[in-house]
Amino acid sequence: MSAALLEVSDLSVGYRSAGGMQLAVDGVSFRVDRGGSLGLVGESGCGKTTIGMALMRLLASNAEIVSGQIRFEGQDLAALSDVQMRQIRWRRISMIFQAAMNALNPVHRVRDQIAEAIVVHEPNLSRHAVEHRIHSLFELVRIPQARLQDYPHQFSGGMRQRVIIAMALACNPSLIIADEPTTALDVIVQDQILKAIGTFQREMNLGMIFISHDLAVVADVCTHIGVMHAGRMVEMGLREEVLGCPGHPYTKMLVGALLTLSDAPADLSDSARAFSVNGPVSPDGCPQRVICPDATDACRREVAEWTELSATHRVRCRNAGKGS
Ligand SMILES: Nc1ncnc2c1ncn2[C@@H]1O[C@H](COP(=O)(O)OP(=O)(O)OP(=O)(O)O)[C@@H](O)[C@H]1O
Repeated sequence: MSAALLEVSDLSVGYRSAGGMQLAVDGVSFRVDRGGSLGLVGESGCGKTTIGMALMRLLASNAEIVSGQIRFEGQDLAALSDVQMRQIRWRRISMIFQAAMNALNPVHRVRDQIAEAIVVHEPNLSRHAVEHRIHSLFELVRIPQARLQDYPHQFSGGMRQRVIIAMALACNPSLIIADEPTTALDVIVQDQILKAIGTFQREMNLGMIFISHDLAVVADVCTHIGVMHAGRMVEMGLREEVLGCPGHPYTKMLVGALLTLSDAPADLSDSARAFSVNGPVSPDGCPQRVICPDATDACRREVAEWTELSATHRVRCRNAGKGS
């Protein structure tokens, strides 16, 4: 197997508070290859954004990488100095934040904001090269060149989000982290942006981590899916494996909701709520232990180790692969 673009091993991240350190991410491992796309899916509070921020080394001041390794292009990011990390952040790894379109500066033309994003990180680039890069980026995110001189308020929400995507791609990164990039948009624009993201990811052969609470969205753009629950990764596999043969009860609920959504079953919200045992990492046992019909004493004591369902599909559940 060739070297991964990104390899995260046993990553744990905690937040300090008056009550002590509370883990938000517990022992998470995954890899992303050049040109590969991994969707991280799970409910609000399960630790997805914390992982993204840890990869960017932009964690809140009360947060700490408690353990684990983040190997990116052969370097351990967790061990780099701030100066070394500044050479990587935005240039080699870039991130699109939730509702970032509102972060554009209203008094500057979009062209100038993209130019600044390029020049800050690549000050030696000629004016001609910067201009060329801006034009290629606009082409990539499908914004007409004629709009370059416009101000953000002259753009629709979807177009502003495209500008943000262009800025995230400004320095030709090899890995992009997209954190709920379409959540603030209506469904039609969301679909257009997802298509644009899929296109540039393939055209630029980028590695991508796509964070969302919505399995349908993740399944739309990613070849691999990692399901997170209460700070832990509970299932990881190819999209077809996770959707077609989910092994963890939480994934089964997500997939079930996806498949039956069009039928709008009366009990959907109840079953979803029943499995919504999320939030920070619980110190003992599987978070599903109270509601899982197959929970054993061992599940009540501690979270299961990984079970391999295939070379590419693994699940953290004692009952995985035993039939449902
Ligand atoms: N600065 C902070 N201080 C203390 N706890 C925090 C801080 N930021 C996040 N947390 C906690 O860490 C856990 C994980 O949060 P995180 O934002 O990573 O989850 P998420 O899955 O990305 O959710 P969302 O989709 O709502 O952003 C949550 O319990 C959250 O309350």
